[in-house]
Amino acid sequence: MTDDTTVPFARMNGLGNRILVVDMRGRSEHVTSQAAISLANNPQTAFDQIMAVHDPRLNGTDQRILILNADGSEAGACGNGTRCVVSALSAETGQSRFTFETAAGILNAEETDGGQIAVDMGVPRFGWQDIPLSEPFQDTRHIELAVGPADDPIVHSPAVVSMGNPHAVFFVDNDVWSYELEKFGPLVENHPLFPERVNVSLAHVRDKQTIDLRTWERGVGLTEACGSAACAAAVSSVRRHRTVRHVTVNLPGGPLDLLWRGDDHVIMTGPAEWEWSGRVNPITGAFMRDREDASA
Ligand SMILES: N[C@H](CCC[C@H](N)C(=O)O)C(=O)O
Repeated sequence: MTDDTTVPFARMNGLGNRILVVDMRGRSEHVTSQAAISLANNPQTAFDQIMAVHDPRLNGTDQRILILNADGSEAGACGNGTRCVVSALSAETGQSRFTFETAAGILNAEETDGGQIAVDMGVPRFGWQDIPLSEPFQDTRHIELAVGPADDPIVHSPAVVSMGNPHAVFFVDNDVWSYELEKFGPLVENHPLFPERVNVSLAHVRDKQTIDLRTWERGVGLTEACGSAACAAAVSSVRRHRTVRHVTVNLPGGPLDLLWRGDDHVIMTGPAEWEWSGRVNPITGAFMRDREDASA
């Protein structure tokens, strides 16, 4: 499968967020949703996001990244996947700083000396049309939405924010693992208030510098980690005066360092891990692992 119907890809993860980095440089076609769904359904390649790396279109950018969720839908942003792309490209080129064009705008990222990767996730947007919501809300720090019985809701009044993709963050008093997020995540994801659906998170503020977070991702489901949700939780908790602007966000897959800088940009720092590589047909999703690690 080294003919020109296939392209190289790597299976990677960012804190357990399962990522396929697909090398579409030099190609004019796109990874199809059919290919994405077929790869998502195969246990070997099951992923949360595909990061398709294309040639740049804009001056001053190194690559253009298109993102697909496991259900074949497009995502505007993916923090963990962006770290994986940086790690893959820097292993190939030795370059440590990158500028990417994404649906969420231009993102800068760099590999730090300690092997961690810092991504500038851009400026969060809080207007109800930006998220988007289907009804006007002036104060998006708490919107009127409750899950469960009206007199005793399980969770309620999420903060909403766009990190280039839509997020609803419910701040909870109890351990994030004590909630059945898999039951109500899909209901909130598909609630009519969110015309483009939404990523749904539970955030528990431990102290001024620490947040525990679990996320039900739009178009995917429960994941080990969601970088853009970590950004959403960090900025929402600053807006609610619960934490300082530099926090650790503990995800099921491990911790991320989040800094909401004075210029409003959100900087997310964490690891990326390479698992194995192969070649994939971006139209059909047929794939083959490289021989040297096929036995791994
Ligand atoms: N896992 C990603 C986010 C994917 C978001 C996606 N589920 C959507 O917005 O549709 C992250 O690390 O930021």
